[in-house]
Amino acid sequence: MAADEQQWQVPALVQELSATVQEPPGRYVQPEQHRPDAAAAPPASVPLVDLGRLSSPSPDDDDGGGDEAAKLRRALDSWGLFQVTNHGIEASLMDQLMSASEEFFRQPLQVKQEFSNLNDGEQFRAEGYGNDKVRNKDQILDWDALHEFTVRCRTVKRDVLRAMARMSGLDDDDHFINQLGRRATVHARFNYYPPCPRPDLVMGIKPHSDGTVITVLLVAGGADGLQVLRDGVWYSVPASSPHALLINVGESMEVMSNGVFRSPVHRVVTSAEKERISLAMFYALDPERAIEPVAGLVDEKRPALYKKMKARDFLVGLSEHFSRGTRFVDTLKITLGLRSSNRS
Ligand SMILES: O=C(O)CCC(=O)C(=O)O
Ligand SMILES: [Fe+2]
Repeated sequence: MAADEQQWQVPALVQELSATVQEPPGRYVQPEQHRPDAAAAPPASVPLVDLGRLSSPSPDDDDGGGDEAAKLRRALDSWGLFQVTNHGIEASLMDQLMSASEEFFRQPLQVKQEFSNLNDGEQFRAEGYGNDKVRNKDQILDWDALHEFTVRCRTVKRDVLRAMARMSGLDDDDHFINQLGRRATVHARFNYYPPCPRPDLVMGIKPHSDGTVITVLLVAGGADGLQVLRDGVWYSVPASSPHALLINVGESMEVMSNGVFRSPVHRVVTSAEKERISLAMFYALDPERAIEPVAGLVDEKRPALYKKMKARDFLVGLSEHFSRGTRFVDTLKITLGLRSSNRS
């Protein structure tokens, strides 16, 4: 690859730019129709679910588990995301993680570059400090920097996936968990959004939906900035308590649940004054397994709505769609009209 060809693929790091520029460079500026109008986004009424009660309602707790399950259902039907409290992860552990992340991002560039996500300054790899992969010259860049490593919050994932299996009427609570396979993956990604002098022009993270089964998000200080799209309108997800976790459905779950759960399109807008640090835990299937609607959710009345695909190939499709800001899962949809004409 010629040197001038590589230049657009390896943009300057946003964190460094933010310290030096008054106006974001042209490559970060969204076209007019995509610019965020943060003030115009009404708040999303994202329910807060008590995970302890959801997972183990006590017999004398009349509206306990049932009530939490109803909240979860409402959240998933309307938003595709919800917040959980009483999740069993110590606040001190969360604070520790967020401080470590803050400390990391405050290090001099040289130190962070030792963990670069570029090999020899050019070839992109999934792990490390830097920007997202840039796939084409015209791609509008996101105002964030990332560092990736893994941490686990398995119990939360397990309890949520069990509740979702129960809710969708599957007879085995572990049905979704078993679909993940023995080599299921979890990636942790720290997102850092420095303050931006022109939040009206740039995007922290462009609109996308996650490819995961579920994503668990921890936001330092419960800062705001996250927005979710519903019926063509952007809603801001209210800043939560710093120790609540935000969980969203991913596209793999949308396929596995045969569309019972939808993966929401979301984005992050920046602020002129405040930085934002978040940790996203991406739970995905064993790359060798197939992602397909689970047998218990497919029948005559509700035939499979999505094509089957190997998890590994799904990931490839996803990353292409991420940079374009479109949902990969929409390309897997089987339209009923086509199905009957295929049969005839
Ligand atoms: O930083 C956030 O709040 C959201 C991050 C996100 O959507 C992602 O990393 O996929
Ligand atoms: Fe996301």
